[in-house]
Amino acid sequence: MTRKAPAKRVTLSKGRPPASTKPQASLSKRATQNLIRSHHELNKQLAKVKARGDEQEVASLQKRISDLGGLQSYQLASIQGQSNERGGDSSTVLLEWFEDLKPVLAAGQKLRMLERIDLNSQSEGIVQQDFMERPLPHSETDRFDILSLSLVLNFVPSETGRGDMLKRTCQFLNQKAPRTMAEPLQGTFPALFLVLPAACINNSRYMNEERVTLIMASLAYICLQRKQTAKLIYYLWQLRDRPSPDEQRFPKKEVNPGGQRNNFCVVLQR
Ligand SMILES: C[S@@+](CC[C@H](N)C(=O)[O-])C[C@H]1O[C@@H](n2cnc3c(N)ncnc32)[C@H](O)[C@@H]1O
Repeated sequence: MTRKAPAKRVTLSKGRPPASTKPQASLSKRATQNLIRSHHELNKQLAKVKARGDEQEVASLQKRISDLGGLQSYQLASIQGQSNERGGDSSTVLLEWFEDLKPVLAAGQKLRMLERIDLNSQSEGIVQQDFMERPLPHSETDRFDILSLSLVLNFVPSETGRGDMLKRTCQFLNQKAPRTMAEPLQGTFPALFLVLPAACINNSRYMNEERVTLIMASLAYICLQRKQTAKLIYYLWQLRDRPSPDEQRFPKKEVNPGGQRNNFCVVLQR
């Protein structure tokens, strides 16, 4: 069921549900990785057969996904996969980046943040909603100062679906907001916090730093912050100016050939 996501003004330090709640039953590292890999693989196949309209194969793949424990088991595994001992909660990186802004935020400047939606909410503070189905905002007051896609883009099974998701973020950000903000915040917002497994950018045949920067630039994003750990890559992008639809043509193109690489790809089409 889809409920309307709350549009509350929040400070970043308060009111956020923990992103990494401890899973009840702890899986071994290898079992966690295998489960995540199987889910990714099956979901990719599912997107392909859905596009082909092969209903029998769709039903068979859906059954295999559900036999694995469905979305819930995937989420449990991925939450565990990024738990503190394996890399940490991504929001701590965002808070580090906002350290300099803390005095302004503490002085009362509130940020409107959309980060609490999920296809399958497992926590009371997170609204169950598909971001791609979320009604488009009609006014500035329905838009946000910051969106967070933390390990979400890599979860989207199709390459064009990932491009569509990035494109859609622009419509939810309030570009007029900085005008009413204190000066130090104007150079940061509106912003998109994007977290991906590092391998999606560093070890893919179809993605690299240049490609992601060009894709984001065509959407009018510029990179303000970037941090890489052994497993994850974090970016903070500011939405500036207007997107350039004419430049939004990024088909599947091999930019980094190699047998050992993965196939993560974002396709952006007009
Ligand atoms: C690996 S989990 C990340 C969870 C959390 N964001 C974090 O960083 O801990 C990936 C999540 O992306 C969510 N997701 C993928 N596509 C989505 C969409 N279109 N709308 C809302 N959530 C989506 C899935 O439901 C899944 O729980």
